[in-house]
Amino acid sequence: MFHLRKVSRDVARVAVKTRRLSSAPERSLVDLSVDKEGIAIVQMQRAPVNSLNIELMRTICDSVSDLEKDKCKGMILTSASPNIFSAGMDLMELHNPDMKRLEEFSKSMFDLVLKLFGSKIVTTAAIDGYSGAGACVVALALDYRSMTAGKARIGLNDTAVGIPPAKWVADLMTRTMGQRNTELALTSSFMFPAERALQVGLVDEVAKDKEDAVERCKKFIKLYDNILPAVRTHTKLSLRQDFIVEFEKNREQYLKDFMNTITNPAFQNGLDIYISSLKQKKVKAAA
Ligand SMILES: CC/C=C\C/C=C\CCC/C=C/CC(=O)SCCNC(=O)CCNC(=O)[C@H](O)C(C)(C)COP(=O)(O)OP(=O)(O)OC[C@H]1O[C@@H](n2cnc3c(N)ncnc32)[C@H](O)[C@@H]1OP(=O)(O)O
Repeated sequence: MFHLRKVSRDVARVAVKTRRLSSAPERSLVDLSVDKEGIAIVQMQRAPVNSLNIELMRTICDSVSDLEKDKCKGMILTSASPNIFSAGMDLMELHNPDMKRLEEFSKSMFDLVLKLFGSKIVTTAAIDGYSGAGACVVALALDYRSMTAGKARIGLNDTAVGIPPAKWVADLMTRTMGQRNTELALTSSFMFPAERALQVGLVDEVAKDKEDAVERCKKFIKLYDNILPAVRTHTKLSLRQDFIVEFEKNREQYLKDFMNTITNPAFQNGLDIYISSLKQKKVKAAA
């Protein structure tokens, strides 16, 4: 939890509105706060591992829309879970899914990626722990990433679970890491520690702990203090327009591909085994 000296009225309104958007009335899925300099912290708090279900993805998406409306300077996406930024897509959304919900899930994922990638404000992530697969995609859609050294790992491990990464996912990674590093990362499903992630350009800075990661994000956001926001946004979006246009053009196909992958019986069998192994790990640890 971050202690902020002053919260503006506008900001308080954003926070209240965002809380109402949560699907769990008793507990918000993100904690949103804005400091006196107009920098927002969007802290995911879907215990235990911030797995991305429809509601969490929508809440993040809506939070960013609110921050844009309120002309926030920038946002820092982070996590309340110790040692985990996010475990990626919620496997329960993918396991024996209801077709209607799976389609909604896919739409929420696409909406989130496009919202973050095309955001008008400066978007950053303070990654303090595991950030695999879908979580890595979310991080890649932002402008800047700082990651804590130590046990944390980041990467796209789709091929390790038998899924060829979607073209748009590979494109997103290539934009950040270049062709060669992306090819090696995606074909091997390598999960990068912070220092290696920095070498290949997957993250921008290595931090010593979460607080440091957040500070580095703030520093990055403030780099734009002397640039007119409209000019910065225009420049950013004109450089990103090719990806956005291509995504919109192929969105229906990406949706079909995603639905086909998930509903494939071989994928479901593999997922069965994978989920059991995750549960088994806990049983073994307790024994
Ligand atoms: C499928 C894609 C198809 C097409 C591609 C198109 C576009 C997609 C873009 C990118 C694709 C993304 C796909 C994904 O993101 S799939 C999810 C990948 N994530 C993982 O494989 C991570 C799995 N989890 C772990 O490795 C560990 O849990 C973790 C390192 C995160 C934490 O370890 P820790 O020891 O701290 O906790 P655990 O005891 O393992 O877990 C606690 C409980 O949380 C449950 N859990 C973990 N991960 C998930 C998850 N991703 N979804 C749902 N639930 C999860 C775990 O089972 C434990 O539950 P309980 O036993 O407490 O009930």
